[in-house]
Parts: sequence; C-alpha cells; structure tokens
Amino acid sequence: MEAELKTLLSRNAVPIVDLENCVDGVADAVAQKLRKALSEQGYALLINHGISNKKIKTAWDYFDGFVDLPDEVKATYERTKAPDGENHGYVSPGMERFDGRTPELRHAYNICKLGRDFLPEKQFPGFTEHINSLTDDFNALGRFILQVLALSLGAPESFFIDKHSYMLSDDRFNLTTLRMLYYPPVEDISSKDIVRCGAHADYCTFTLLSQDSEGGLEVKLRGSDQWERVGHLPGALFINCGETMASWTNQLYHALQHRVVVPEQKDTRHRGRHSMAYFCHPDSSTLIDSRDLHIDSKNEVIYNAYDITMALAKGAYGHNYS
Ligand SMILES: O=C(O)CCC(=O)C(=O)O
Ligand SMILES: [Fe+2]
Repeated sequence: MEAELKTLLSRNAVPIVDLENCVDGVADAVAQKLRKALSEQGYALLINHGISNKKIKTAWDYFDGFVDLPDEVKATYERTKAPDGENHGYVSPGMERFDGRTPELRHAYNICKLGRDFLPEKQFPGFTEHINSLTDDFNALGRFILQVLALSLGAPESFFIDKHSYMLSDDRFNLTTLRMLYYPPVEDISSKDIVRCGAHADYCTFTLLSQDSEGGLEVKLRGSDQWERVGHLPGALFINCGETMASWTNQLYHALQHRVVVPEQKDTRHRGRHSMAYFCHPDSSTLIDSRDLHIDSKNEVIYNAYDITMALAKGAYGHNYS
C-alpha cells in the first residue's frame, strides 16, 4: 500500500469557487472570491460551472480513438510547423519541449478551427459536431468568467468580453484554443529526463482545465519556490491566469507556473491521464494596457495580444520554429 499523496486539495488549501445560481448579486460575490484567489494564490477550482462531464468524457473517448490511429494517419493532422502562428492540429509526444530540451510525454490536439476539414471527421463521424457543441459550452462559460473578471477588477462588465469577440470562431483574429491532452501510462522511470508537461505559465487571458484523474499536476503558488501537487476534484475546472492577464493587471493576477510530473506513485503512473485545456485569448489586435483598467504600469511599450503570445511561444518552442 503506497502512502497517501499529500495535495493542496487534501490539505483543504484550494480556493473553491461555486458558480451555482450565478445571478447578478451572486456574481459580485463570485468576483470577490476570484479576485482573492487569483491575486493571492494564482488559481482556483470552479464547481457547478455548467459544463457536462459526460460531454468532456466523450471528447476524450474520441481522442483515445485518434491516438490509436496509425502514425501516418495522425501525421496528416499534425500542427503545421510554419512560423506564422498556426497552432491548430495534432502535437505528437516529444514534439513540444517547454525547456527546449526534455521531451514531453503527451499527445495533444490543439483545436483552433472548428470546420470538419480540420478535424478527424472522416475517421470519427460526429466528432466535429461534438467538439463544436463543447466549444460553445466553453465559450459561454468563458464569457461569463470574463464578465466576472471585469467585475473583480472594478471595470465595466463588458470590458473583457468586448475584446474577446472571435473566440474559436476565427483563428486569424483570435488565438483561443481548446486543447485535448492524453498522457500515456509510464512504466519506466529510470530516466530522470522525462516529464509529462514541462514547467511553464500559459500565455492567454485565463485557462480552464479539466482532468480525469490525479496524474501529476503541480503548481508554484505566488511568492513560493516550491512545487505543490494540486490533487483531483472530480468534475471541477481548474482556473489560472496567463501572461496576457498578468500584463493587463500589471501582475495583480499573475501567470501561474505549473507543470505535470511523472507521478512517483506506481498506480497513478501506470494509469493514462486525460486533460483538456481551454485557453481564452483576447482578439489578436487588442492592445494590452493596464492603464485601461486604471492600474498603473511602468510599461512604455504596449503590445497587442498576438505579439505577446507569439513572443512567448517562440521563446518556448523555438526548436519548432527554426
Ligand atoms: O494537462 C495538464 O494538466 C496541463 C496542461 C498544460 O498546462 C498546458 O497544456 O498548458
Ligand atoms: Fe499550461
């Protein structure tokens, strides 16, 4: 019997934000809770968020089928390597390396285009419709969160929504992505040089993450240099902010450092893990200036959302852009 894993969740240290019955008065309370969580720790778990677990599970089932396809079929869906910001498509294990070195043991499918020509509809009839419906749900929740985040910063309710018009509707104008992830079981940990997902902060406004099991997700809380295991609350969505929001708020809501390690516990390691991340980005031309939120900043040069993300992506994945 392996010792029970100590996690932030098992220590009751996780801010849990309940979105049930979020009408106006309650949204204000949610905004205050989220402000506290994002400014002090950098993350929270959302419950009663309205996205069906069954729908998420069905998407993972489709993705399992995709991962089982022959490599040459998967390769036809591979994310383009062109240096023009195209992010849509399949990313095979080892292709991305956050530290530019250590191969990462995961299959990912970045969904930025919703048409059936861009998805494995031929192999999995119904996939496109399912993903379209799921992205509608994530976008609806995303818009609600954007309103709550505006409230949490004392801005007009529409401040962020107005700047996120094209989420998952046209990736020429907005980099919002739904990313499906599958981490295969790990039998052999003799090499120290393996990781499920290397340490990084996301680039977007905020991320919503769903996971099907405890499988190694760790965070560095604000002001701490220590990695801590999050734990798994079935059905909850993990929320954290990315670098774009950090710039927008002059670091009031910082970009949370996180990673997924290969779990030291055998039973966890020997199980595959699924996750799904919704990266909510502003429209690409949006200028990210904290002064618009009445937050002082010493930044003299103001970048747009696209340039912020591409500079970070090229820094992290330079090996894929060369
Ligand atoms: O799979 C996870 O839990 C995290 C994935 C992640 O952080 C990412 O893709 O940016
Ligand atoms: Fe991430």
